[in-house]
Amino acid sequence: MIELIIENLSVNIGNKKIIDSISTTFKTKELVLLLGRNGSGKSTFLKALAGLTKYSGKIFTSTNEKHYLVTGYIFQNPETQIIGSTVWEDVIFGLENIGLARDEIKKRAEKALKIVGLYKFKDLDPYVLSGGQKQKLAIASILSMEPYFLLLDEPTAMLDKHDRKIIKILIKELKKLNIGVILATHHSNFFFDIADRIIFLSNGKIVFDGKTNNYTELIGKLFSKEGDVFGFNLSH
Ligand SMILES: Nc1ncnc2c1ncn2[C@@H]1O[C@H](COP(=O)(O)OP(=O)(O)OP(=O)(O)O)[C@@H](O)[C@H]1O
Repeated sequence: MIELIIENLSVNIGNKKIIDSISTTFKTKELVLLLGRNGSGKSTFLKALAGLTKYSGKIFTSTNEKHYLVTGYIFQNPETQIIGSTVWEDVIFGLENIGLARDEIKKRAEKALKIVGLYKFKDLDPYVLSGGQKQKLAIASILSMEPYFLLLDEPTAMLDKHDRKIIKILIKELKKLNIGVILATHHSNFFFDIADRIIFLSNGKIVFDGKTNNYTELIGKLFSKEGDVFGFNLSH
């Protein structure tokens, strides 16, 4: 098991403190739901973990590898992540960029596309894929880089119900691969049954970090503390 350890992480944008002294630890094989209302800092937190934004504090791993080398960030809109003119080219792009040998590239791309179930579509233009398949392709490209932690930023926000289910099944499978998943989502009810832990952010601070057997009660409590948590009134 590998740990991603965060100590007193803060992110300022301009004069504003977006992430305010967060400390927590993530583990491989664990699925953490990252919840909070719009603007609470979920994306910024994930981007700091991926090395995509400046921060103060410490982010380190139990293996002493750099955090940005062991995390892979998946954007909400998979189309922003498509680069190749075929599914195969899309996955090998990153692998070629890090200068891997041809055999290794082939092995990793095949493996990643098989995990997400897109290997049979490897010669297709990514733009003909459905929304859920495009999201799977984005996940395959990141998986091929062999991260220990997958950072999913609202991966189902742009998907319909059917595609959402497909992504949920895949996320469940990823846990078996010795990968930690940190999933920022507004679809919290939908993912709750496969989550191991919940982190709730409010104004850039962690206000809850733990497990619950009673999701409705927990969300109710967080709701009563801070008002309209998800943009709808949970008490109804
Ligand atoms: N590049 C930026 N410049 C200025 N402000 C920013 C920038 N990025 C984020 N913010 C601000 O930081 C706060 C947190 O944003 P962030 O996107 O991390 O929240 P979030 O919880 O992911 O929200 P959402 O659920 O809407 O995606 C917001 O107030 C946002 O306006």
